[in-house]
Amino acid sequence: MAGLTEDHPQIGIDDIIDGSEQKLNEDIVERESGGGAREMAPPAGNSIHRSGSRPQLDLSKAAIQGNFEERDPTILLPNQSDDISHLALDIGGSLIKLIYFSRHEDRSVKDRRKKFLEEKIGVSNGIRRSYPILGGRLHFVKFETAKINECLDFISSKQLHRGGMDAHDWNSDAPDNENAVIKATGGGAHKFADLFKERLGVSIEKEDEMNCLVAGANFLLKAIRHEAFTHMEGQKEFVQIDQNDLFPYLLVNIGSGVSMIKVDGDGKFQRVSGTNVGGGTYWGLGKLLTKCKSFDELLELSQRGDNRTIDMLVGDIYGGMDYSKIGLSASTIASSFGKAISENKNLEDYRPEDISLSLLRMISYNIGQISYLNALRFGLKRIFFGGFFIRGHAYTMDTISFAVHFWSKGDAQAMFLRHEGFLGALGAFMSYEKHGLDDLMVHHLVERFPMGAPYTGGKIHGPPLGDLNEKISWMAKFVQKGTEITGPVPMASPRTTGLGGFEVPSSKGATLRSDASNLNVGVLHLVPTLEVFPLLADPKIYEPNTIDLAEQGELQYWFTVLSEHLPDLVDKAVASEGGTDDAKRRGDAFARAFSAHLARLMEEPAAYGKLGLANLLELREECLREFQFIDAYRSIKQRENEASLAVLPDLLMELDGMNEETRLLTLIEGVLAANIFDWGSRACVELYHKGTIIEIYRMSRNKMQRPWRVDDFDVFKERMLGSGDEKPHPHKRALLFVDNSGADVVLGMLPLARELLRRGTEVVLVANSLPALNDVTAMELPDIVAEAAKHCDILRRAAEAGGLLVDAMINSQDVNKENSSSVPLMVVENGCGSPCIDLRQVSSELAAAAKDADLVILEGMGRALHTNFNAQFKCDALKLAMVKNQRLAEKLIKGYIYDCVCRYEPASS
Ligand SMILES: CC(C)(COP(=O)(O)O)[C@@H](O)C(=O)NCCC(=O)O
Ligand SMILES: [Mn+2]
Repeated sequence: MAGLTEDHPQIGIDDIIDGSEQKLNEDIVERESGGGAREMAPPAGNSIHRSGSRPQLDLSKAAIQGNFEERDPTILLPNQSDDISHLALDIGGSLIKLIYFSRHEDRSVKDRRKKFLEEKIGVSNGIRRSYPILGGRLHFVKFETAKINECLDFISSKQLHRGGMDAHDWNSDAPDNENAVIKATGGGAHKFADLFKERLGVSIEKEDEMNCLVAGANFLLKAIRHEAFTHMEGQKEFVQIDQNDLFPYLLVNIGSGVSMIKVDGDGKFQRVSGTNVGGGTYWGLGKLLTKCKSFDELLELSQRGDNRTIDMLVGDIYGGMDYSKIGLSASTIASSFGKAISENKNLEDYRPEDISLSLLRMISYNIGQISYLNALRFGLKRIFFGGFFIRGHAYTMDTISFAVHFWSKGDAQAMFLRHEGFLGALGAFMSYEKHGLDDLMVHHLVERFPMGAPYTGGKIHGPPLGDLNEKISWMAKFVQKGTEITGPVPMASPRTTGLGGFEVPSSKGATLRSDASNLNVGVLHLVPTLEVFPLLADPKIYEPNTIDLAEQGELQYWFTVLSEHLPDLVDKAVASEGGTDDAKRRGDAFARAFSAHLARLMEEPAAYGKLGLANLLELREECLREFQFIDAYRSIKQRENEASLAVLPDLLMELDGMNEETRLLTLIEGVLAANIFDWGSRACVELYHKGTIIEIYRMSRNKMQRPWRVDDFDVFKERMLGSGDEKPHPHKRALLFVDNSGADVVLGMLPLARELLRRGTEVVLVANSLPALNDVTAMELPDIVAEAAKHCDILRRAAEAGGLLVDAMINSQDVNKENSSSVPLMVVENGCGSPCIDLRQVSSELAAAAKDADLVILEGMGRALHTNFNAQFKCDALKLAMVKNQRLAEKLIKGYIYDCVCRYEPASS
């Protein structure tokens, strides 16, 4: 029996739960981007390379496809055979967990700007790594084992077994490759091998379940930032795992039985113990005692249970008193089911709810206790619990945590994994040789909200969502039917009674969501070119978000702001695509999808890891892109750029007539004043109805009055101009994180850049890789700079030296000679498409540009307030923004809307 011998790994709980009785996952629940199928690039090359039965990536003649600087370059493997599988499965008794990889489309072009940067600052994306990571996405999908045909249809429709063929080609005549192999673990890997061969023509290569569990857990703990969390009295808290201090740990996999595995490193582990009292025991006994039909029904019952009616408590023995001498409170369970001995009752006299809860507590405490004892035995401080017994159930996690805490007297900590259900499948995926995943670092992986329809927890009938049209139709149906957006178990306030345990579960709610654990994983974007911004003072303590959304009322407030902004955004988005019927349909679907995401996050803010405002704002942009709105503010940006460029010459002339000191102040005022052009702020958008861009800009400048609410200008001025006769050395290189198009960049940041250039400082304009609201992008900036350069010699020479002017780029050798007198003005992309920036994950060209920089200027609310307000840098840092939201002004700077922030912090030593 499971757990009794060390030789036999525990079978998963899925293996003994009768799938046909399972309510869980009645239909396919796909955690993926609905557009995933479109991203499957056609296979490269056609030669076949094999090593035994193991499919391998053939790296010979590997080359970056297209652009070295893009966020996620595809690596072309011209000699790679078509049949490499990017699919792995864990086939349990009730659930099939499937992981597949989709490559990114290569959309970027390697332009002159990028070529120049390569020479000038030595960006070398992609080739830094010696192994073949492919930029792409890891998708997590589940099926009921009883409906294995749906799983096979899914694989077939996406052509996953053929190694990444585009879903559009699913009717293609491409012959099946008889040698194709896919990796799978779990009992079903044996049971269904013939079916896979028959239906898909592929062989299943079975991987050891225990190996897979450990490989999957190691990968998750090393590569996903918010993977592990503690769960105490209803409170979920993410734990930052130090990659270099992960081992050893105890992995407790709670399936039907329980395995306890001491993990010492990659591939280094030992199953040290186990127990036969596990998930199977709960389900088996529960089924007999309560007549429940499914595991989840049983779990749901426990939500409404009161185990005191059946458990014998210390207080029952001691006349309602604590046994404080040995540290036991009256509410401690002295004997699970103990009351049943003395009471003259039959089974029917007990409520099934109470029985279920009593059972759940008995088993969870027992597992927690044995786990702790094993941790103690091997001196392990950390215990990670996984397996489908837990399935995101708050009370189960609480009881296990309580037991570990209780028995260890707070010395050991129980932790849980968000991808708990996918450990085996991930491990099987990892077992493909040379995919390069094992060396991925946290900053190479971006977890994003799943954008396909099923993320809402709805049920899908028929084939999985393939293209945009299907996705749109699904969104329409989803709302028409009024399908409830399923949420997790709501948390009740904790009711702990001190030593010994809870009187009643602290994490109880009315209903248990049947797919509780399903909704807690997103899509993993693998972006091997992302890097940690090298100028962060201490990346380990860096937290991008300034406001904690967990604080009372914060999430609700931002939820309302974003919801209210939605109709206007949809109008803009639809107009940006010509206002066609197709655009309207997409706009409608976008609004529904985004609202559904918001609703989901209101219920379970930590659904995809720790939630910050930056994630919410990025979600909106990602969602727009998902419905193919590439740049909703395109025409607004163009119009504002043109209007601002027209008045730039006058502004420059005005500035040139000033002395150094007045000019510097006017420049900073100019940046702050021009930051008013923000189409993401409701208050500002209302302002725009009241005048032309130039009128608003003038009004904003006229209102600039020092002291600003945060005003470090004098310290900054001293660093720039010195005091007395002493002239400070100019900064060598400044990185200017620009914000909005139009006046913001043209009349604010460019003149500031010009001042720095004039003083001999190289300037790097850092802009978004992808559009977000009216933010200017790195693609758009060279044209803007070129226009501005027509009116200004300083900008022209610097832009030529920085490779931004096309004419000068024709012969780059001439450029270097002719412009040796000027420091360069360059443009780099930041690696993101959001109004905020998380400096733990920036483009490699930005990381390369940062190496020689000694000044960072962050501009705008998104980049300097919502994120990075408290960020510390190794170099001098200036944060400039106008606060365009009353609540933020009150909270952050105890001020008012339209107050300004000029925060200067010299290099932290
Ligand atoms: C989205 C933004 C961060 C963009 O601001 P920016 O970085 O352009 O200064 C900002 O407009 C914002 O926080 N808007 C929502 C709040 C509001 O409408 O008041
Ligand atoms: Mn902006």
